Amino acid sequence: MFDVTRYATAAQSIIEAGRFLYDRGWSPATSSNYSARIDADTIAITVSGRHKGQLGAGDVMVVDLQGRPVQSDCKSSAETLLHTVLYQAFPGVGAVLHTHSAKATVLSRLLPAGQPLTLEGYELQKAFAGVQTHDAELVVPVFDNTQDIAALAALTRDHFARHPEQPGYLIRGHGLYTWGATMADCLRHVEAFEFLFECELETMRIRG
Ligand SMILES: CSC[C@@H](O)[C@@H](O)C(=O)COP(=O)(O)O
Ligand SMILES: [Zn+2]
Repeated sequence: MFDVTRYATAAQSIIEAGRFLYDRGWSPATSSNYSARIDADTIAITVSGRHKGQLGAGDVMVVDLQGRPVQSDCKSSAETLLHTVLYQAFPGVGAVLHTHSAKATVLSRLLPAGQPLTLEGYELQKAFAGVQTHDAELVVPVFDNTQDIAALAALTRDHFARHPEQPGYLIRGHGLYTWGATMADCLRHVEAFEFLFECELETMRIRG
């Protein structure tokens, strides 16, 4: 059984994250899903199909780390398994955010198939937990989009078991997943990715 106070704190962090991310234009038209850890076995996560700029208490529910609802008749995010594999893989992860910005969507479609996005030389890379210098190479894998979320979840689980240092990934033509120890860390990672995606797109535009 989860602790109700811990659930309320997690749900509030998700509601506030939704307002911020929707206002920035990174979670349009009911897209995106968000979660926050309650304890070792359960997470709070958005109910499927809800408007992320107008989340209330009834738009967040609890699932276990296999993605099964806990004390709820609601349907959790269609992409719940993409969240739970991260909490299973990384006991230190406290929040996971998935966004659908135009820049993440366009950039992921411009990258050659089979190649990750490699970010290097940007001072802002230091916004990611554990990164100390612009000289570090930040590799962001790009997975092909699919409606088979269980299959994609298995791919991401295998990938991040081998590359635990990578702080996020893109799904081609779809969006970004990133995570952090706290919701504040995770939000900082979304902002950092968005800045870096803009820089990459602008560089491509200028170079032609
Ligand atoms: C509105 S289309 C976006 C969805 O297909 C999906 O990718 C998404 O991010 C939101 O799904 P949800 O089930 O509400 O968590
Ligand atoms: Zn999505």
